Amino acid sequence: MTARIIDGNALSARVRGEIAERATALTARGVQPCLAVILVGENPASAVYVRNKVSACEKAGIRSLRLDYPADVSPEVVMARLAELNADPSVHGILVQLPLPKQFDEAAVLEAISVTKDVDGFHAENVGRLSQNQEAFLPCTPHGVMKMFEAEGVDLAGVEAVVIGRSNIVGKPMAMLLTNAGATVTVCHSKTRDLNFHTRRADILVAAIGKPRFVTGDMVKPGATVIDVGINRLPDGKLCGDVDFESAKTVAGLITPVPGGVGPMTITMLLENTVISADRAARAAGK
Ligand SMILES: NC(=O)C1=CN([C@@H]2O[C@H](COP(=O)(O)OP(=O)(O)OC[C@H]3O[C@@H](n4cnc5c(N)ncnc54)[C@H](OP(=O)(O)O)[C@@H]3O)[C@@H](O)[C@H]2O)C=CC1
Ligand SMILES: Nc1nc(=O)c2c([nH]1)NC[C@@H]1CN(c3ccc(C(=O)N[C@@H](CCC(=O)O)C(=O)O)cc3)C=[N+]21
Repeated sequence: MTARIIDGNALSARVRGEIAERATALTARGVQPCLAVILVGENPASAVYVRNKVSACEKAGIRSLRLDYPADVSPEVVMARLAELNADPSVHGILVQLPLPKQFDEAAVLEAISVTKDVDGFHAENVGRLSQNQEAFLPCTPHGVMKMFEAEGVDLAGVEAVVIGRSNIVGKPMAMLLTNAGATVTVCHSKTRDLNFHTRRADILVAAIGKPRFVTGDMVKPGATVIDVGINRLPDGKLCGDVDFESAKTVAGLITPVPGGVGPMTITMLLENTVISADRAARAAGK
């Protein structure tokens, strides 16, 4: 058996087309959606992601402001800039690229972003709202995964879902969204005893670990849906996921590739959140 592959690029292109139409309509109403992206330091991977986000904005008719700071910038400078962006009515979304250099208190920076412009969905208030199944900006990566389930007709009610990883940006919100959708969710991490016992029971297996090709075919239940969130750069410069695609695809029923899987969907959901925020701002301004 070989798994059907979920094409994140194709789904992204479709959704981004709809987002571009909404952005055009908002611009015609006098409110062009605008995303501000803050990058601190010269981490080459972060620089690539930020470039991708800015170019995706342009293509969708969303204005972007790119704000770059040296790695040794004082946190007060960034905090002051955040306050300005919060107060600027022409800015609808604010993203601070993570990770930040060690002089920063990441949680404090995320709290300093206005809840209404928190298009990453990382602010404690948005996290709290998500945990209560209330309307909120949803974190882009797990939201993108949910869009993939929807597009592929994956039924979530009552299924056994296993998430490997418990980070604030991927694992935990992924588990929350799956729980809200009616799955029975197990969250695994580095302290989990007998990881394979859990993964082999999973109808849906989400890998968000940060270890190249960690999940192998023998860990997958036959016919399962396998979602690979991992982005790892190998010494030869190639990208690979947290799943060993070659062995997993012979066991799984449905699987995402890396690249071309979850990554593009993350950016798509960021664009969508920015357009939603701009639409709210336009309505509030009576436009
Ligand atoms: N496609 C996309 O859009 C995105 C991709 N990513 C990628 O996803 C991956 C995960 O990112 P992120 O969540 O930020 O990473 P973190 O490093 O914050 O979290 C990794 C998680 O994996 C767990 N883990 C580590 N080793 C093992 C192990 N041997 N067995 C079981 N669990 C383990 C950790 O456990 P513990 O908590 O105990 O340490 C932790 O919970 C990375 O490759 C990252 O680059 C991230 C964001 C977006
Ligand atoms: N505040 C914040 N928000 C984030 O959303 C955020 C972050 N910080 N820090 C880092 C992670 C990582 N992340 C990715 C987004 C897109 C791709 C992506 O588009 N990947 C392409 C490949 C890109 C390439 O070729 O390098 C793909 O998988 O096909 C990957 C990774 C967002 N993150």
